[in-house]
Amino acid sequence: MTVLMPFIRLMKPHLWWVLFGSFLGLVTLLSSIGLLTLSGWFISATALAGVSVVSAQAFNYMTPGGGVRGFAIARTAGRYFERVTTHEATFRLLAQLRSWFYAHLEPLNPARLRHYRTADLLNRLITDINSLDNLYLRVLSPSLVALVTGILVSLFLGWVAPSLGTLLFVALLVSGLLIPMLGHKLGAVTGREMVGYASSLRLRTLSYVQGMAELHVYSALNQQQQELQQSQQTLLQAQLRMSLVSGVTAALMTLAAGLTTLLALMIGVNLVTTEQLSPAWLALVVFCVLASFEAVASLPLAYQYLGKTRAAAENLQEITSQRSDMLFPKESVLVTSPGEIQLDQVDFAYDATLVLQGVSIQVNPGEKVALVGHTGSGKSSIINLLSRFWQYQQGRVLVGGVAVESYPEQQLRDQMAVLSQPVQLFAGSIRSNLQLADPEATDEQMLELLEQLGMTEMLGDDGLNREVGEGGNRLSGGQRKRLGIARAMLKAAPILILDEPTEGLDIHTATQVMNAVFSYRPGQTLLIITHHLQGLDRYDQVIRLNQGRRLD
Ligand SMILES: Nc1ncnc2c1ncn2[C@@H]1O[C@H](COP(=O)(O)OP(=O)(O)OP(=O)(O)O)[C@@H](O)[C@H]1O
Repeated sequence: MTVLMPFIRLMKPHLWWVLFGSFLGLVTLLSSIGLLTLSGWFISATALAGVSVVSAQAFNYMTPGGGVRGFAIARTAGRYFERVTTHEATFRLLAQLRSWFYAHLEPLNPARLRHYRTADLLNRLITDINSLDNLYLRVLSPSLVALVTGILVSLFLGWVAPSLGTLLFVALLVSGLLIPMLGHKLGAVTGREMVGYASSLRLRTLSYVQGMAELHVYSALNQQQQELQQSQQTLLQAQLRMSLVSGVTAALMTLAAGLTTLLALMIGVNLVTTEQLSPAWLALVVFCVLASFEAVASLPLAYQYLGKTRAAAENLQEITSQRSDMLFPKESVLVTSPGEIQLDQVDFAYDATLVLQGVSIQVNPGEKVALVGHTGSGKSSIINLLSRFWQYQQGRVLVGGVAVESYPEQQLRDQMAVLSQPVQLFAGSIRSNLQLADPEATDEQMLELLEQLGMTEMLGDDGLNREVGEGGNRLSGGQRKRLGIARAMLKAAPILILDEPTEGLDIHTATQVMNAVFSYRPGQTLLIITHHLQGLDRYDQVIRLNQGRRLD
């Protein structure tokens, strides 16, 4: 249960919704039991009253008839409002859980999350969180309702006859505890496995759909389909095992209800024979006992899936228990030299091998600097350090004259606009993608910038409303790149860092783009990572990296 405790604590802000839902559940269940119990009594009492004309005339049909109708209405209305309330409570809880999980996830990016696949994180964010509705909707609330109902109905039967009350209480306690425990025990391993199987099926399906074009090209569709089918088969077999367990527990519950009813009937008959109970009350007792089992009937299934819920909770906790290595101070700093970049004898390794060794760089405010070097020489890693996505091991990294570790996150982000590799575009319009950098940017500003980058033609009839598709898949590679550059340029930051802005562009377009980059904000510091060695003379400084070391 300890693994579920943090999730139970998260219920606090919605406790009233949860309690109100449970209260309505209690009203519904009591109405349902009341309906059967009163009907049982009413039918037998009416039959007995009809034995003689006098008793038939004296019998009051109206009050119990009204009671039956009242219980029926309360049960129907109660069920409706209980469903509305508990679902509302669950959706509120799930929404809160999702924000809570995302708030923990986001600061871990990218250093701590590099071992996780995106689809896996998505699976945790959606499916594992959804699995927790079992905890609120099917375990906690029904257990509470079953407990209160069991006590109230046993007290009522105890008032009719103490032996019947004791029988019902013991029977409900035993079946409400033992059968769900059995369900939990039998379903724990399979339920836990199901989380893994379902997740692997989803991951496979996702990569299958994403890579369908490649799979076609390499004629590897068949093999992938077989793997998918295998994954699906494994999940189906686990579901079948779970269904068998639910069948067994449901049968046991029916058996327990039947046996208890039989015992109650035997005790009742004895009480009637010894004239301690009126014959009309015998049917009441039987129906009351039978109906009371509705309180515990749903528990075995809920507890059977508790293993699954726990596995989902563990998946979430694996992420939320991690702390980001990047702690950003809250106090803002005085930026003494906006636009300045300094690396002083920096050593950096992602894992064991050093990627940067004793690298020193000095970029003065407003300078235009090219960073060149072979593939894998550590150029993009420098951006990672300036953005504080990763922590270096030795030396100092300063932006605007202040160590990057001293900045609150937002203030550091305000110092620079970055185009990283690959460009990440979001499904939506060109406008919405650009406005990520500057929500206040006007259409005129955006259109003027796109014109400078030679992108006016691609706007077509829709203009800035043109949809870019998922990840920008409705644009060409060069258009995606230029839209990324435009987004970085739109942000009014003292420093603009572009990682290979002209990669994949033809010479004419590349020249046009670089002219725009150089002229758009004249006072801005430019740090351009490039493999193109032509045109380096326009830069104030060219920094060369080779295998993590600075040349010259
Ligand atoms: N997230 C990461 N985890 C582990 N190693 C990484 C990671 N990112 C880069 N590396 C490694 O660090 C080294 C430097 O990579 P980096 O991306 O900085 O090179 P680069 O000069 O920008 O290369 P390119 O010109 O190809 O973009 C490479 O050996 C690379 O494999």
